[in-house]
Amino acid sequence: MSTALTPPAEARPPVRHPDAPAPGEPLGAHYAYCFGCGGGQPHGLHLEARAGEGVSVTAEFTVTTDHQGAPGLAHGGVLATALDETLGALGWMLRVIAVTGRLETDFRLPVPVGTVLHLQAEVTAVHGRKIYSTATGRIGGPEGPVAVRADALFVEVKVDHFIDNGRPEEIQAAMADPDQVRRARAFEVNP
Ligand SMILES: CCCCCCCCCC(=O)SCCNC(=O)CCNC(=O)[C@H](O)C(C)(C)COP(=O)(O)OP(=O)(O)OC[C@H]1O[C@@H](n2cnc3c(N)ncnc32)[C@H](O)[C@@H]1OP(=O)(O)O
Repeated sequence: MSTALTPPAEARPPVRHPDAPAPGEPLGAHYAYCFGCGGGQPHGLHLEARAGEGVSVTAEFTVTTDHQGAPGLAHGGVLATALDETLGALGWMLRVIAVTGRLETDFRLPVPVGTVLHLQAEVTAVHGRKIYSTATGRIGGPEGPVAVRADALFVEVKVDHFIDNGRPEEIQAAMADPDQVRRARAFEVNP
């Protein structure tokens, strides 16, 4: 693991937000057109995440023919996306909006088309705006062998990060959508 992914000595253990979804509760898509979790992306991952215990989440992703790199095998970048999306969902448990700063991925087993990838992610430490986390993707069942894993550093941002940087067409459409505004506000009310 790179030094950037090693929490400093003064980092704190993560604290589950009191209003975090209950363990087992589906988290839903944070954005309908998200390539990782949105229902509006025909070739997307359609990853479905649920709240876990503590500051953790679980998720499943079914590899389809849309996700191939080599014949009949998942593309490594798609698998990294599945890990990234699962790690991103940890924001629901902390009730902060955070974006990926660094994602370090190990590919241990090839993942065939048709596989259900069972993902699990947890926050390991927090230091200021920096959120340290780790994720695994298992095949053959939730207790199966680890095919992919990642360590990550997410950085907390405000909603303005998206408003200031996103293409205006999509930002305006998102802000006109009451469901999207509700999801964003859920994160902004943070003690
Ligand atoms: C509603 C829920 C939304 C959830 C979305 C989840 C979707 C899935 C996750 C994603 O894929 S997000 C999309 C991919 N990521 C990005 O587009 C992020 C692009 N990068 C940035 O916008 C900025 O670089 C970033 C916001 C991450 C940081 O810029 P800032 O100017 O806000 O912070 P700064 O550079 O001062 O860094 C803050 C701290 O983080 C550290 N840091 C930032 N980037 C780092 C990096 N890459 N590696 C190591 N450390 C990093 C930095 O050293 C510093 O540490 P210290 O506080 O100790 O000084």
